[in-house]
Amino acid sequence: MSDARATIGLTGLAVMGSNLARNIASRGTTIAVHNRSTEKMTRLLDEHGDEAREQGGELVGCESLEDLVAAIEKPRTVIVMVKAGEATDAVIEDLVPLLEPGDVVVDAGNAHVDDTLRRQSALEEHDLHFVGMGVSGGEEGALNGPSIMVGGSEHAYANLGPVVESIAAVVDGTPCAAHVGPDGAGHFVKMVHNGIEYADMQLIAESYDLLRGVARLEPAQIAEVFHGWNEGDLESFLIEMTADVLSHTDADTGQPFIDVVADAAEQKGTGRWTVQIALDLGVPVTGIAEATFARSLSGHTDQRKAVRETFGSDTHDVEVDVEAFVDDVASALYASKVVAYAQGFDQVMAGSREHDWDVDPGQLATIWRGGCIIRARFLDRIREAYAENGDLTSLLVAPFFADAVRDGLAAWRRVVVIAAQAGVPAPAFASSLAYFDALRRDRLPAALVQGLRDNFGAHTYQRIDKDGTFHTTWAGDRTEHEA
Ligand SMILES: NC(=O)C1=CN([C@@H]2O[C@H](COP(=O)(O)OP(=O)(O)OC[C@H]3O[C@@H](n4cnc5c(N)ncnc54)[C@H](OP(=O)(O)O)[C@@H]3O)[C@@H](O)[C@H]2O)C=CC1
Ligand SMILES: O=C(CO)[C@H](O)[C@H](O)COP(=O)(O)O
Repeated sequence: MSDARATIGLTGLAVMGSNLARNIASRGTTIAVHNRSTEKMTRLLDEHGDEAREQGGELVGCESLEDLVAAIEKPRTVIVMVKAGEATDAVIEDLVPLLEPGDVVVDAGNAHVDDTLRRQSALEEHDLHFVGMGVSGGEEGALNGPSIMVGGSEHAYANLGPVVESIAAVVDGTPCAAHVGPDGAGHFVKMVHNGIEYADMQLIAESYDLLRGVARLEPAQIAEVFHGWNEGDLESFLIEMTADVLSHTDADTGQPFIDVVADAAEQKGTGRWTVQIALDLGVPVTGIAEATFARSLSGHTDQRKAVRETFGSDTHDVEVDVEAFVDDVASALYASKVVAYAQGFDQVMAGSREHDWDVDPGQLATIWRGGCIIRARFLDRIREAYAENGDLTSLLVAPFFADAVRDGLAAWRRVVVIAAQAGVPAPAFASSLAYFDALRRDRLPAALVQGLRDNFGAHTYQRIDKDGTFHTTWAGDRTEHEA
């Protein structure tokens, strides 16, 4: 091990950690690096040690956590970037006895907010600071500038802030990194970011499926459509990447890549956590839920086979003007995307109220404009919407988005109808439209649900014309009593 003194340390040198370490070193910082299996550490030093030195920084290789801790200047900041869940707990458990009061442990992986709160409390007992830090951007972002959502104390951010702001993406001169709130706030907003990412990807996937299944376009043609969309209001990292994936040809078979990939989408957990927590908070994140369930459904190959064999897999021809249909799908995608982001921001604010975090939605939109997976032109519109009105009830009513939804509404309905007629599943499009229609409906059938609950279980109801809680004696004389 070199005897250089590092200003920061990082353990966990898989895709994210190794690139984040290179990014930190590229700013002229000396960073101590460690991985459970030493091979990843030595490979990083072999392949990028010189590059770090040329950039004025240094990667200090450490074979053990003891070496890592010894290499860092006090008070120490140690970034943990390992597999989410038990692995993170295992690393923290090994680190704690090696650290001293005042040191800072930064969990830069994805984490469930309950784990972050638990870890923070545990570390507090050792007079250690804990920072739950969401990092988004994948491999490329971690290296060249991710979006970074920091949760934890002001004190911890005072030391960490300059480092993360120096390595983050920059949009209009503003770093895409911020202290979003105390304790679990950083990991919570990163989780919701991923939930929105799920919804965004599902909407894109449904758009592709409709263009293929209804308009009968080939993948390369659909790639061109996405390429065109990326020049307009839909411009985003995921739309750009969709064009890339759809235009790719499989080297082995000469087939479009999309046709040789197994159609069962996996998930590491952040979408599921988002939906589970939304249920607890009572926030209807229907787009994120549909996206998460769509991944689950795709994996039920046995049920898919059984139903396909029973009913056949034909779609029904629906005659469309291809150019007009492409435009309709773009409008439906935009409007559904407004719903997905509206729901995500609702959840962020509900979590913030629940935990007293005081998250600023405008700041969040600002740091999601660059570096992260959901980066998009769209995010700048959201930033503007919150700058105009920090107390927005829903993004749907921000003037810019309200106009966009109004303009796209007829197309949105046409796309959902055509999807149903053709037999092409579009759960995220359909549920986003239903969410929008439910919010704007004068009277909801929830009144009937209340009547039924009172009838079978005496669960009571409220009336629209007088205060109080009531019950009707359904099995008796049907008189109403105040409960
Ligand atoms: N991949 C991505 O695009 C993104 C990932 N994240 C999050 O960042 C973190 C790292 O992600 P990624 O780089 O993909 O790596 P992985 O999630 O694949 O995790 C692999 C790393 O975890 C280490 N590890 C696993 N189990 C243990 C253990 N019990 N003790 C010590 N180390 C262990 C591995 O060490 P070893 O090499 O020895 O096996 C390796 O360094 C995760 O929390 C992930 O959720 C966040 C944003 C984007
Ligand atoms: O955090 C991320 C991006 O922001 C990771 O890429 C995340 O693991 C993706 O989630 P999943 O594997 O469930 O699709």
